[in-house]
Amino acid sequence: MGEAIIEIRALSKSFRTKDGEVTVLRDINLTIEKDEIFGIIGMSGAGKSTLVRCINMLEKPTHGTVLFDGRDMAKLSERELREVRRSMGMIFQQFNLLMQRTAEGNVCFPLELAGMDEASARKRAKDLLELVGLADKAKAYPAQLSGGQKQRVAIARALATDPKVLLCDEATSALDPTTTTSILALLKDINQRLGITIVMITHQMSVIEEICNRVAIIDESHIAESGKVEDIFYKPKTEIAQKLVYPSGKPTQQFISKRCMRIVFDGNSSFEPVIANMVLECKAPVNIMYADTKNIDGKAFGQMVVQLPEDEVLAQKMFHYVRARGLSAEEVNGYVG
Ligand SMILES: Nc1ncnc2c1ncn2[C@@H]1O[C@H](COP(=O)(O)OP(=O)(O)OP(=O)(O)O)[C@@H](O)[C@H]1O
Repeated sequence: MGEAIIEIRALSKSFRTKDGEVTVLRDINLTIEKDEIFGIIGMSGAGKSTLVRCINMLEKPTHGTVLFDGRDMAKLSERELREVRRSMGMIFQQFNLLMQRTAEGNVCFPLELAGMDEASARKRAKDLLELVGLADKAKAYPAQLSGGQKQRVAIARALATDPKVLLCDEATSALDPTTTTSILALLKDINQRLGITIVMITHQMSVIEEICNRVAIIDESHIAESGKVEDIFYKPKTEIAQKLVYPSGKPTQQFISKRCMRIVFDGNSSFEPVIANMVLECKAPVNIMYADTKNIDGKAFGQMVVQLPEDEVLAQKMFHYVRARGLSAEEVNGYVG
């Protein structure tokens, strides 16, 4: 276990509404380590944004504690809290840029608030815009920038105060897939080059798979499952984890039940035509219900769901064939593609 930067202990949050009290977070326990990229995933309304707002104390937890770098956030004075918040950069789905300021002006903004003189702030903004690949857009206004470029400005702004942690709340949810990939690559680079811990809040498992080391799944106000991303990807235990990991939703019995095998390719096997060879070896056809595999440097990554033959002996032979190739295979019942 590495050194902790954020520790959340027995945290609960309730809101008083006109219909009574609603509990949005229940007994949350999490440790986020220095230098890691930690994902928090859940469906809409699960409580993710509230959790981020409790981490930086924009919302006061009803119970429990948040330690940042060993300091209890609830015990800080207003001045100390402002200081600690500067060590937690934030980026949002909607970028939250000041529209009447240029890219450079946006990055300078937190530095002005921190009392830095104009020349030094501009110099720092220039360096940061270069870091995020936007050196040539310093004088552009947000309206003249694409979504991905706006998010790069927001990242540069979040880095301005030299944060230890970057909290990213659905940072790629408003972006197309190609732009998402480039922003995720930038965040990974920032994590590795600057040693900044990143917390990714998202509803997309693909974002978690792409850059996170560990993940916590929030469901109905509590943490349903947490651990290393690869462990959860191979063997999701809870129903919510399966719903997030399995292609096109959780297995369901509502439709014609199909007995299927889910195969996970983790990069440890070569990209041989496993299914074709299995069919040849077992002398029985299978239906490929879903496939999302990538060939990276001759290694296979991704997952596939195939419908198994009714014959039990044949089905077992197929499991054996796949596992003998070092691949993870589990049975998924009632998969509906
Ligand atoms: N100030 C508030 N008062 C009352 N209820 C609130 C308040 N803030 C959030 N909630 C409720 O808490 C629940 C969780 O909201 P939250 O925004 O944290 O979820 P989320 O997982 O981030 O979802 P989304 O991805 O849709 O933003 C929701 O049901 C929401 O209506």
